[in-house]
Amino acid sequence: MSKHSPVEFGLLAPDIIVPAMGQALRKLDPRSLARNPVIFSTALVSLLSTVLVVREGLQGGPAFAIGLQITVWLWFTVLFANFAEAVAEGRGRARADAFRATRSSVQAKVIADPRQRTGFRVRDVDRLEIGELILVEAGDIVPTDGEVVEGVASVDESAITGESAPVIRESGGDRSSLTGGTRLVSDWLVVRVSARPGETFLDRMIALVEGAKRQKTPNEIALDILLAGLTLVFLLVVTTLPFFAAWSGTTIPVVYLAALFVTLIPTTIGGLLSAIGIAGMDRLVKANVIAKSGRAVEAAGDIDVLLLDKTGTITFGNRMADAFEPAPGISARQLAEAAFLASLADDTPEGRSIVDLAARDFGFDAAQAGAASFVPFSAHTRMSGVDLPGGVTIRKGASDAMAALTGAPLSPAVDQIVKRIGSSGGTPLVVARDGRVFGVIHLKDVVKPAIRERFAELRRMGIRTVMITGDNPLTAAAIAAEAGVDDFLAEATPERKLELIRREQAEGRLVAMCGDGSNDAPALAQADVGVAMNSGTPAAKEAGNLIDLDSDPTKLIEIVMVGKQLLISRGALTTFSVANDVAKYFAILPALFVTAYPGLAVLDVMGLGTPQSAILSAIIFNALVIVALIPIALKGVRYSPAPAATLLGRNLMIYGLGGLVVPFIGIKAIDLLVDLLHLA
Ligand SMILES: Nc1ncnc2c1ncn2[C@@H]1O[C@H](COP(=O)(O)OP(=O)(O)OP(=O)(O)O)[C@@H](O)[C@H]1O
Ligand SMILES: [K+]
Ligand SMILES: [Mg+2]
Repeated sequence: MSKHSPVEFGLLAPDIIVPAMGQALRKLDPRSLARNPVIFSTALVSLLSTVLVVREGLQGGPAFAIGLQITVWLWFTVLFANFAEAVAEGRGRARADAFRATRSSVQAKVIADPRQRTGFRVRDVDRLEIGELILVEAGDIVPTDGEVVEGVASVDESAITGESAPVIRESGGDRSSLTGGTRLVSDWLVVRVSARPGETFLDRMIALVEGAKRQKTPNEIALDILLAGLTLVFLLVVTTLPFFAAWSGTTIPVVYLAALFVTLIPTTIGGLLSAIGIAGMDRLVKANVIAKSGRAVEAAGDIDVLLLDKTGTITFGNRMADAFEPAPGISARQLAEAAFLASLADDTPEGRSIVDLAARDFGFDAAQAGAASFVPFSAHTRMSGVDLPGGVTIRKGASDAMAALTGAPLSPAVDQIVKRIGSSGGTPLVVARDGRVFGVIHLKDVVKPAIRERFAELRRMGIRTVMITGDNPLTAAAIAAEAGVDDFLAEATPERKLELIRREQAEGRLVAMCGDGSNDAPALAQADVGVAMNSGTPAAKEAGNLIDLDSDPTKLIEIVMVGKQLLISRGALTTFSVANDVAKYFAILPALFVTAYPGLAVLDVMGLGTPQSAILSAIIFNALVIVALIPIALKGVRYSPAPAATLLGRNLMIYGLGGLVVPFIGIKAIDLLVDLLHLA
């Protein structure tokens, strides 16, 4: 089995950088700038200063040269911010192109009746409608998303997941979803179309990685408001300066004030904010996880509890009938026959495996079965069965559900079988014919390897893991112990799962949920972070806000890491940016006023050349720092599992203190250079 990430890009590859430069110019469009209050203000100020400089030039004024330089650097500030966003988006765009290349199928084989598979008509994919049946055969690219209604086939999903080993797709159960763009390796499937043209999983994935539908998260909006507030404060500070100057008998040119304003407002974080968010989503895509919203990524960084479904999530999920264990006075053959009849129309993998086992061990033949009315399995009743023409009823299901049905507790002998199977981690299905318990079917499943260590890692991150299952408490306890989860909930119906999530949330915890079945869908939707397995049903994938293409429940560790890194990176760069602005205030103001108030010389620790060179150096530093921090914004601040307080302390030291010191050094260095080159 080989595994590769669909597309890899270097952090600053030319394929990304060059188009991003063009994008940076295109993003000068006011509609695009308006999304970012700080950079929008910077652009307005740049425009004002451009007008003033042109006027100064026409009048042949002496301040033209310095004004022009300042104006150019003001525009650079805007362009660098646009560039940061464009670089972040560029990586997604390249990935989207790779996905687009896999969408090669343009026609579908439409059929009217699943039994007449040869009578298909070929139709353009973009004219398919939801609910129509299509035939997909070995070698075909799956034309659109759908649910398998008939057949079993192996499917190559590498175009989407990067995983080259084929997976099984079959009707019924939790492995019935088929994704457009994948390829059938063997056999055939009849598929019910589940997506409108242009709204398939692949289409949505392209839109997501491209950032076309990116919306600001509540955290980003809150930070935007804070930054806009700071911008307003500095606007007041700067507009009152001329009065102080006039009072002391000097004047400050408007272009200087414009430059001062831009150096003081939080342009660094303002310019990098959206790049940080996009880069976070991009890191998830690299981990083979598709995030439907940035909000889910952020919430993942703060998760307290992780709920996991058992079958298919912690275990492989191909629960197979392994043995028939009859009740006293019943022969194995009688039990097998009842189980066989009750499962003939049971389309779940469990049902099919029961039919296979009975046919193999006792030679029952499906063709001999007469007309009957079937009761399909449901997660609510946790049973299924059949009503035969002569009035005979057969049911099979979870032991507690069956005891409730027969209206009496299970006999000690049957109860013992149920307990033995449960304690071994197997699933016991009790079979009853006309209210009499015939015995138990032993379903076996296997816990996924290496899952224990992964849960231990989650525990180190402070996350509690809880397994929830429709299975009985004994089976649940056995599997929980084997997998190493912290806690479990057994005999859970979809309602009880939902209730558990609501209770955790009511106690103030952020809940993540991993699941794959249709019965998990309500819980996936209710959870703060709902991770649907790509192998799961369309309903589960629709309900989750994250989809793991590898269908690996322990992927949540990576998801949490990416979320935490996103939050920490944003916090660190915000701290740096604001500390910078405060430092710049003290770095520049003395230089500006030192001629008017010689007393300020004490504060003028930097000894900058002239007011002109001070302001020019400051605006150059201010623009360059955005570019310098692009790699950190894209790669994220390093995260290692540690208590939040330790991380906060460390980052305050590095980014807070660093943010205070760096401008003094940077502006002084640029000032020396400006002086050397006689720029101001
Ligand atoms: N085809 C079936 N017919 C009758 N009963 C079934 C069938 N499949 C499962 N059951 C019973 O119903 C219970 C619930 O099954 P379901 O698949 O809904 O579980 P779940 O809630 O998804 O949790 P898990 O996936 O961990 O089992 C099972 O534990 C089993 O006892
Ligand atoms: K600034
Ligand atoms: Mg399940």
